[in-house]
Amino acid sequence: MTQSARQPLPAETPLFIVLNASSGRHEGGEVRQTIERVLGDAGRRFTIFEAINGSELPDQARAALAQARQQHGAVIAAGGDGTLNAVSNLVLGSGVPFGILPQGTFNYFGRSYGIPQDTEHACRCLLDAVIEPVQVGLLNGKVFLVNASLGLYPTLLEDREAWKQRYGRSRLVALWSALATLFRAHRQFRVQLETSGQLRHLRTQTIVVGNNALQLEHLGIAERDALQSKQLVAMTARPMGTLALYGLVLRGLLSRLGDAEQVSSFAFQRMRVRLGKSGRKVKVAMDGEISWMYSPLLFQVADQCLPLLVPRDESLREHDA
Ligand SMILES: Nc1ncnc2c1ncn2[C@@H]1O[C@H](COP(=O)(O)OP(=O)(O)OP(=O)(O)O)[C@@H](O)[C@H]1O
Repeated sequence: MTQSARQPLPAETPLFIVLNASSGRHEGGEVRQTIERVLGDAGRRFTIFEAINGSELPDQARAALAQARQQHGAVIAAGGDGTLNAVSNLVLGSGVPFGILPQGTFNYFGRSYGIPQDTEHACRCLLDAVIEPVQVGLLNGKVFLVNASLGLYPTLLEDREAWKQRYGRSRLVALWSALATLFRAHRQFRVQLETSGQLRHLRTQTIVVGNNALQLEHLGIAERDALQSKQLVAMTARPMGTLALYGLVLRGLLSRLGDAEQVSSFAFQRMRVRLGKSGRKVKVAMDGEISWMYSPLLFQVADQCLPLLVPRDESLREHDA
């Protein structure tokens, strides 16, 4: 999108901030204090809706959105990609601008739009923001910002959550937990994929659908440019044993997953995935949060864009290394 197409957020717009105190490595109190200091010093009107944990998120997000609607404000989500997902699910389609203060381990969503991972810098960016409409994906009508998946990948995330609680939340811990998960045997699915009237049948351990250029670039998936033309990118792999899975992790770390002969990736706008009989329950993950859905699974680009607040000043954008 060109600079001129972006609308500035008026400086008097009140900010309604949904803070997940259980996100990230920082103490929730520390993040809250930083927000209060930076926005308070700038004289900006704001209200914080604090969720002590994930289960309080939907109620806090609903309250923030109701006030933002009444007072022509913006809703800001402060948390990891899971928190941003929960809040954006409510905000999408409401016409209310959506800002973020990233607090997670990977923060792919914020990083791909140049939003700083440091809370103080990210708050300053909210004070001088423009609205950039960004694409989001839907899985059976639920938003995903970064990716949605089924099979082995949700299992990886579930195990990572357990490791995180035991050993902390660094990216290295994420890698070790992935290697430990892949050491176990994994079940295969027979799936039928339907895209633009075309049917493919395959056997696979996982399907991942990506909506984030930075993550696809890090993995080395060539179709990432398709995100620019209102498409999502599907990645699947032939069933394989532990050694081959370790090889894939290594390729992923070297940004060469797309070169692996077992991996296939393709872009699409709408894809229906059937697993066995209609109505079969399937474990899925969206932006790192696990839930259950029923087959068939419909992945598609949302008709509406999310009005994301990004730094107006190019020099305030954090460029990813
Ligand atoms: N939509 C949601 N519903 C219920 N719980 C959620 C939801 N989103 C996040 N949570 C929970 O809130 C906590 C924080 O999640 P979040 O993704 O915001 O940060 P994080 O886990 O620190 O980030 P990362 O996944 O990058 O490490 C987790 O326990 C998560 O399971």
